[in-house]
Amino acid sequence: MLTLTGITKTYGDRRALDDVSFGIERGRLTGFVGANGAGKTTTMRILLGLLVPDGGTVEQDGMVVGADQRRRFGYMPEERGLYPKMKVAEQIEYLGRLRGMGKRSAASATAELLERLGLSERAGDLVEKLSLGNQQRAQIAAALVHDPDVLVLDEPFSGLDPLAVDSVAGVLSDAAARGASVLFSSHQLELVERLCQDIVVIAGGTIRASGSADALRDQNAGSRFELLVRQDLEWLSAVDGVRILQARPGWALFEASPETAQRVLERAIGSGVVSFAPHRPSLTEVFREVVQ
Ligand SMILES: Nc1ncnc2c1ncn2[C@@H]1O[C@H](COP(=O)(O)OP(=O)(O)OP(=O)(O)O)[C@@H](O)[C@H]1O
Repeated sequence: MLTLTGITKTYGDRRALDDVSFGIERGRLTGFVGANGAGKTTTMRILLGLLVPDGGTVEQDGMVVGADQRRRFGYMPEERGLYPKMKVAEQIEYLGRLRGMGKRSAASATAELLERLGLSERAGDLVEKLSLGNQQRAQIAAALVHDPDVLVLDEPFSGLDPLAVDSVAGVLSDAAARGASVLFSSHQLELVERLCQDIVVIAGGTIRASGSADALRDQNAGSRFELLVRQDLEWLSAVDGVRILQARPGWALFEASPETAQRVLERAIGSGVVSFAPHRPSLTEVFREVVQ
C-alpha cells in the first residue's frame, strides 16, 4: 500500500495542496478525480518525487519512499516526454534498460505491450511521426515496460479513441492484477466508474472523499429514494419534507428523511407501488455532492 499523509504544497502564496492524505492499494485501480486546478498533477508529481512537498510523507508499506523504491515506479507525466527523433520500440526498450532490464526482456516486454496497445505496426516509426493518440499509447507502454510496482498516470485516457481506451484499460487492469498499485487521473467519470475499484476526489487542494467506489456510493446514498407506482404520483410533491429531484409519470427520485420516506411509502401503497428503494448515486452524482 502506498500512503500519502498530510501533504501540503504552496506555490508562492497559493496553497495548492492542504493536508492531503489517502492510500493506493495494491491490486486495484484507483481513479483520481477533480476539476481543473484541483491539485491532481501536483499530488502525482509529489508521489513520484518530481516535486518536493512543504510537509507530509509518502510511504510504501510503512517505509518512506526514496529513490530505490521509485525505480520500481512507472509514470506518465502530464507533459508527455518521449524523444521525438527516436523510433518507438527502440525508445521503449531503452527506457526499460534504464530501469534495469536486460536487453532481451526489455525487447520482449516492448513487443508485447506494443501488440496489446495496437502499435506493433508503428514500432519502427519515429515517435514524431505518430498521431497524438498513438504517441500517448507509446507513452503508456514506456510507463509499463519494466512491470512496475506502482503506476501513476496523469490523464492516460484523454484524447484516445474508444478502442484505444479499451486496450489501455486492459493493460492497466492487468498491471493491477499482477499486484501493482495503480493511480490515474481522469475527467471521464463514467470511465473511472467502470474501471476503478477505488476513487479519490480532490477539490481546491483538499481530499473530499476516498475509498472503494462501492462504499462511496453507499455513503452518499443518504436521503434519496426512488419510487415507482402504477398510478399517478402528483400527490408526492405535496408531502411535507419531500424534495423531488426528478420525476416522470409514475416514477420519482426524491430527497426525504427516513421518517418522511416511510410516510411516502405508506401513501404509495394505495397508489399501487411497484418499487420503493434508496437511490444509490452514480459516481458523477457523488462527485457533484462531495465537491460542493
Ligand atoms: N508551477 C506552478 N506554479 C504556480 N502555481 C501552480 C504551478 N503548478 C500548479 N499550480 C497551481 O496549483 C493548483 C493545482 O494545480 P494542478 O496542476 O495540480 O491541478 P490539476 O488538478 O492537475 O488540474 P488539471 O485537471 O487542470 O490538470 C492550481 O491552482 C494551479 O494553478
